[in-house]
Amino acid sequence: MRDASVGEPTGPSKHSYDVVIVGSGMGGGTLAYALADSGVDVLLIERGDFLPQEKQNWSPQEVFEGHRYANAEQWYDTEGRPFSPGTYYYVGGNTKLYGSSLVRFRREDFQSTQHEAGESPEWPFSYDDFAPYYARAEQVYRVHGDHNDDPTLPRDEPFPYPAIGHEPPVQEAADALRRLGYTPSNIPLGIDLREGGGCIRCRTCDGFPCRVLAKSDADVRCVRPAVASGTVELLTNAYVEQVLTDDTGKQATGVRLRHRRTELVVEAATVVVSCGAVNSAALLLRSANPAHPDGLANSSGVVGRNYMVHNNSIMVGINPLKKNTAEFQKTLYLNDFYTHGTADHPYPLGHVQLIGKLQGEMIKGQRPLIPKWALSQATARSIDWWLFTEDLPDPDNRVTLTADGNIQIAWTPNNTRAHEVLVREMRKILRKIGYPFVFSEGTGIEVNSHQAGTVRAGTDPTTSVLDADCRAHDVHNLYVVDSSFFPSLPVMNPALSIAANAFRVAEAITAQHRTTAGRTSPAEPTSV
Ligand SMILES: Cc1cc2nc3c(=O)[nH]c(=O)nc-3n(C[C@H](O)[C@H](O)[C@H](O)COP(=O)(O)OP(=O)(O)OC[C@H]3O[C@@H](n4cnc5c(N)ncnc54)[C@H](O)[C@@H]3O)c2cc1C
Repeated sequence: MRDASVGEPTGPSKHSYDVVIVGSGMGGGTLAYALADSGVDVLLIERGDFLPQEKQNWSPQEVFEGHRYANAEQWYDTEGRPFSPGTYYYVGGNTKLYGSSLVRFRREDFQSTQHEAGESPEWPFSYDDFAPYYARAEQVYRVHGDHNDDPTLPRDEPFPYPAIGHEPPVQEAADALRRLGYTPSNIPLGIDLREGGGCIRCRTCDGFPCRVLAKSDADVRCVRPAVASGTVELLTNAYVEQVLTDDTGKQATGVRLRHRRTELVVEAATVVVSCGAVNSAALLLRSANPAHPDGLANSSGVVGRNYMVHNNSIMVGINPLKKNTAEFQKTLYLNDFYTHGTADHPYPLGHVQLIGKLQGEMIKGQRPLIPKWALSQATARSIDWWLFTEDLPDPDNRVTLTADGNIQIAWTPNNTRAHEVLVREMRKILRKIGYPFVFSEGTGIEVNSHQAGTVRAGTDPTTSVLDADCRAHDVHNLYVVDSSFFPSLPVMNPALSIAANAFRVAEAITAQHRTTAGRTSPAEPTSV
């Protein structure tokens, strides 16, 4: 495996590849894996390095208080205020720290849905078109789940592995919720709890890197096997500055990248951008050229627009008289408010799921005035939830570049009343199931783990950037396979849908490649 972290900088081994993929996260890493046996040679380019496997992986102080793995540059809001985004630059992208909740979107998510604040638009393909790729992604990411317990789940066949089950405190909450008439279900999870699997069901999974590599992240499950196959080459510490095109602008010719201190151009028959929704939009905007004066593939003016992140709140219920002994808490979700609301708000409210067990050190940054011992006492008695509500695509919520090339985010949350109702309802529920003290807090601009929508797919080239195969309307050999293609952001975790889509797009790329075989032969990289 090419790991550029040690020794002299080494560039790519060739000048030209069939496919160059920019970004090795859920989209790019999965695509590299999907292409590994397809007969094309692939260069996977990643700006970050491998995340080190070390004892600090599991230290709440190091990860949350010390921000040990935060390596993104600062972004700016529209007032010019800098903030540190919750995004990570490593082989595997954000999945190195994700919670591995690997859920399918629901059938109706692919159709248009009415919310109080407006319409959530339909996707350019249906759930049934997508279902086989979900199944493939669930196999590759080793998803554990129970196909019988959630009536909203659009599947009849069992998951690849059985649900991992609840620990006693979570089971008690599930039983109490059921007595109230709700439908608590097992979160489909990508952790290696197979017989003989490496997962030890620890407290340091959601939001932490996995020290024993037993979390199904894109690095472990896709990038490493793809590289081991011999047909995918990985170049780390390589920041792609621009996607290049020919003079007509209709054909991408490769990428310009900075690998440590060296600038290189790598040619490709097909270029795939998969940098995460914000960075992919930024890369296309930075790739403006005379044929694409407003940014690559941006004749619609839509690149960077319709940025979505979900309306999120963390909610903590505390019972001072009862310790929560759960180690692996993130096993339960509630979809009772997924498609419908309440008498006073008859629209979808959203999704509720447990998160990894909070520990005092993890929230010290948000509560600097409260002593750590008090936070530890509180979290030892808390049950901890994430509540999310769909936000709608709004062209004014967008990614742009500042005059000096930095990333700027314009973001005004929408559909917020639905979220307020969800928070209200869940607060009542937690009190009823035995948690008299309930605290909740909405998240700000820096929490963008579910970022999506900035390079949207659709059938109309005047309102979308990509076609239904995630190929740019304007550039016939340019694809985008991260969460930026989402026309809407259905209100569940996005990663499985990104992976499934990568398997789907791999077929389109392979088919296109077969019809355009006969490109330039490999040579040495060109320094510029
Ligand atoms: C703490 C946390 C918990 C989460 N939990 C869950 C969960 O439980 N379930 C779920 O479904 N989702 C979860 N997510 C979200 C999930 O991780 C993302 O939706 C997913 O990783 C997005 O995939 P992507 O391919 O769009 O982008 P990423 O995975 O972010 O990958 C983008 C990659 O591109 C690289 N890159 C960017 N710009 C360049 C450039 N110019 N040149 C070269 N490389 C570049 C980046 O370094 C990165 O590796 C979580 C996220 C976080 C941060």
